[in-house]
Amino acid sequence: MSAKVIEGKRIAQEIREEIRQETERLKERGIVPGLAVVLVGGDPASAVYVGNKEKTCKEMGFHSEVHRLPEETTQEQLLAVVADLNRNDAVHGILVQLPLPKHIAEKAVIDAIAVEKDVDGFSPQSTGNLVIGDESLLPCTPAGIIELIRRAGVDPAGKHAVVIGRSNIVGKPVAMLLLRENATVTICHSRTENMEAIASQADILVVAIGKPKAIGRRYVKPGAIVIDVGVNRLESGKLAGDVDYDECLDVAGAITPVPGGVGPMTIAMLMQNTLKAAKRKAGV
Ligand SMILES: NC(=O)C1=CN([C@@H]2O[C@H](COP(=O)(O)OP(=O)(O)OC[C@H]3O[C@@H](n4cnc5c(N)ncnc54)[C@H](OP(=O)(O)O)[C@@H]3O)[C@@H](O)[C@H]2O)C=CC1
Ligand SMILES: Nc1nc(=O)c2c([nH]1)NC[C@@H]1CN(c3ccc(C(=O)N[C@@H](CCC(=O)O)C(=O)O)cc3)C=[N+]21
Ligand SMILES: [Mg+2]
Repeated sequence: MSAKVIEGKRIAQEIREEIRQETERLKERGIVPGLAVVLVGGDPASAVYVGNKEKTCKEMGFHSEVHRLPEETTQEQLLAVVADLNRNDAVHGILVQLPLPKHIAEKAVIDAIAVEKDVDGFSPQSTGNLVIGDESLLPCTPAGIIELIRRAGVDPAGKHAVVIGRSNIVGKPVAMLLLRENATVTICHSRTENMEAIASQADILVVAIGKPKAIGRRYVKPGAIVIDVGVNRLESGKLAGDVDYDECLDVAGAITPVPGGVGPMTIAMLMQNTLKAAKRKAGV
């Protein structure tokens, strides 16, 4: 038996088309969603990601601005850019591409983004809203993961979900969203003992550790849904997930590929958050 492949790329395309159509209608009423992306320095991977976001904004019909700042930008200068964007009425969403150069404190910069424009959902206030269950812009990758699980026909309620990884941008928020969906949630990390025994109990296994193909078939319960968040560039130039896809394909019930799984959903959710922020500001 072979797992059902969860086609994130195709699902993201469907979501983008819905957003594009809604944007067309909003524009007739004078509402143009706007996203500002800030990139500091010349990291090649970040430059590619930012280029993708810009391209997708154009495709949606959004107003899009990219602020490319030099590596030696000071924290003060970056905070001034964010303050300007907070005041800019054409901008409904602000994303500061991570990682930032080492001389800049990421936390200070993320804290400075107005909560209503925090389309990444990374700020302390957005994170607090997520934990409490208040209306907020959800972090894109975790929101995309929930959408993929739903569209794979799996209801997390009552299921055992195991999340491997506890970063602030993926592991922790996806665990919170799964809890909100009434799953029973276990979070594993680099200090977890006996991880194989825990992971192999999961009905839903979410892996976000940044280690290429680290999770093999022994971690997967037969029939489980496996969500691979990892995006790792191999020396060959190819991309690999954190899950050994080929090895897990005939154990899992459903699995996301890399590329073409979670990654495209992250961008679709970013567009959705920008649209949401624009609608909220216009009161529609
Ligand atoms: N597709 C997408 O849209 C996105 C993909 N990513 C990708 O997801 C992956 C994870 O990203 P991110 O969350 O930022 O990563 P971080 O490096 O911030 O966090 C990694 C987490 O994994 C844990 N970990 C590392 N190694 C192991 C291990 N061998 N066993 C168990 N736990 C382990 C760490 O534990 P500890 O806390 O103990 O150190 C940590 O909590 C990366 O490949 C990244 O590129 C990230 C964001 C978006
Ligand atoms: N402020 C901020 N917000 C982020 O959301 C953010 C960030 N910084 N820094 C980096 C990580 C990483 N991330 C990805 C998004 C899409 C793909 C994606 O679309 N991947 C494609 C492949 C792309 C390729 O070919 O390289 C796929 O998996 O199919 C990957 C990774 C967002 N991040
Ligand atoms: Mg990180």
